[in-house]
This record gives sequence, structure tokens and C-alpha cells, in this order.
Amino acid sequence: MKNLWRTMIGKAAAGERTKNGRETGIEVSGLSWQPEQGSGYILNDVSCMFENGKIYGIIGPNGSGKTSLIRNILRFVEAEEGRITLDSLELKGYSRKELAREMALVPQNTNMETSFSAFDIVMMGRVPYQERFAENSDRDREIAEEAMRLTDCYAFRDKAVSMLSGGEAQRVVAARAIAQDTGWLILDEPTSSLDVRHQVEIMEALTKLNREKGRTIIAVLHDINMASQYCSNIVMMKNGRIHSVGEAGEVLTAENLADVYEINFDMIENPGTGRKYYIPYF
Ligand SMILES: Nc1ncnc2c1ncn2[C@@H]1O[C@H](COP(=O)(O)OP(=O)(O)OP(=O)(O)O)[C@@H](O)[C@H]1O
Repeated sequence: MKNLWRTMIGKAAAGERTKNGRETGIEVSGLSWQPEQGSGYILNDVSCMFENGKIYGIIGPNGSGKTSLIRNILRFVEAEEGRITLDSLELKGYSRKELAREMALVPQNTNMETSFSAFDIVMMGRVPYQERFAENSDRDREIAEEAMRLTDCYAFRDKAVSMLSGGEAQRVVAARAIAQDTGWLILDEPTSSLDVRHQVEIMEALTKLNREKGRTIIAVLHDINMASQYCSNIVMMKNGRIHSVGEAGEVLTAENLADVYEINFDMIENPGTGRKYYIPYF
């Protein structure tokens, strides 16, 4: 029933409500997480709302809890305190397969020691839609190929992924997540291994998916200027807590950045786009 109802509401836009009047989006409320009982809290009373239809950047220094937050959102780990809801339904109520149709992850580490081809890996994004032992359909293949073109990895579709460079493998994993065709795309440092052209290409591809297909993007980013150029909203973290949250222009200020990264920043504004660029200095 839950599935049918969710298919009917489709992928809602920002601020929309579901047919039952429930608010859409991912809401994190009062989340405190420690890896083990008594090991110490990595996330402390984290609350933030991710609305449908936006591009979120999660930024903050090493060890500030960015990956831990998305691991909780993806239910790889579960906090004892606080709760996370998707379209007002507790995440705990979703099965693994249901969640895989809602959210796709591009992980930080894309090391793949396997003889599977790049195309095989991208096709794995279609598994949540397939019956067990089912053949890949033409539609599955089309979606996988489109995702590979979008991330510029179609040219090496037949190459074993163990033979790919770090950046090529990262683009294959991004294509797999896109092929998963979920409303939510969650990326942990998606551009970390990429050359500058492919960094821009991935961010442009995410923007296109957001604008044309209504995908909501949550990306952990270390590059503040990428975040400033491509993200509509920012979640800024420090020491396992939310430091600031809101529209990119409001959160990305030299003061906030200096406070979080403990280094100075100069800001220059692109008069054409109004986007801000930050230059760090000691
Ligand atoms: N399963 C775990 N067990 C113990 N400590 C953990 C675990 N997961 C994360 N941590 C610790 O929690 C802190 C936050 O880690 P997390 O990976 O969330 O930070 P991050 O902001 O994503 O960092 P980075 O920018 O370096 O990727 C780190 O000090 C890390 O060592």
C-alpha cells in the first residue's frame, strides 16, 4: 500500500505536501549518534530539513560529522536519539528495497577490485526495480546508458572497473546512482578524485537532474566554491553539530567560514551571476 501511494504522489516539488497533507522532504530532528554505547557522540542534537527539489551542500572541516549524517539518513547506522523522516514517515518504516528506490548514494570511497565492467556496475543501479534473477530489460539498459553519457563514462563501458583510474571509477559510481532513478541523490565528496573539467561536468549533470527531472541532491563537498556555485542550500557542520543552515548566500559568509574552518577568507562576487567565491588565507 505504502509503495502504491508513493508511486501516486511521485516526486514532489519543494514545499509540496503529499496527498495526506504531510510535509515532503527529509527531516532530521534532534539526532545524536554514537558508534557504540559509551563511545562518545559523533553527532550532537542535529536538526535540519532537506526539502524536495533543492540542491544541498553539506560542508564542514574533516571529522565534523558530514559522512556520519548521511550514513544516518541512508540508515547504514541508526541513532538511539532523535529521528529521521522521509515525507513525514519514519525511515525505520521503510524496507531496504523501498529505501533503495527513494535514495541513491555515491560513496566517498570508490575502490572497486572486481572484474565487472563499468556497464555491469551501472546496471546494478537497476536492481531495486528487478525481480530476483530477472534479465535486464531494454528500458534498464537505456537508463544505464543515459546515466553513463551524463557522467562521461560511456566510452569505457566495457572496461573492467579494476582497470579504471580513480576519477573514472568515481564517474561510474555516479552513473550507477543516477541509474537507480531515485528522487534523492546523496553524494559523499563526488568530485574528490576528478580533474577540474570532470568536477564541473558532474556538478552540471547534477544541476540538470535537479532542474529537468526534479531530483533532490545532497552532496558533501569540500570545495566551498563548488558549493557556492551549484548549491541552493547549505548545511554547515562543526564538531558534530549544525553550525548554520539555510540558503547558500546566507550561510556562505566569510564570518561563518572563518568560524568553522579557523582560517581567514576573502570573498569576491561574480557580478554576472551574483555567486560568491572565497579565497582562504592565514
Ligand atoms: N563507526 C565509527 N566508529 C568510530 N568513530 C567514527 C565512526 N564513524 C565516524 N567516526 C568518527 O567520527 C568523526 C566524524 O566522522 P565523519 O566521517 O562523519 O566526518 P566527516 O565530516 O565526513 O569528515 P571528512 O571530511 O574527513 O570526510 C571522525 O572523528 C571519525 O573518526
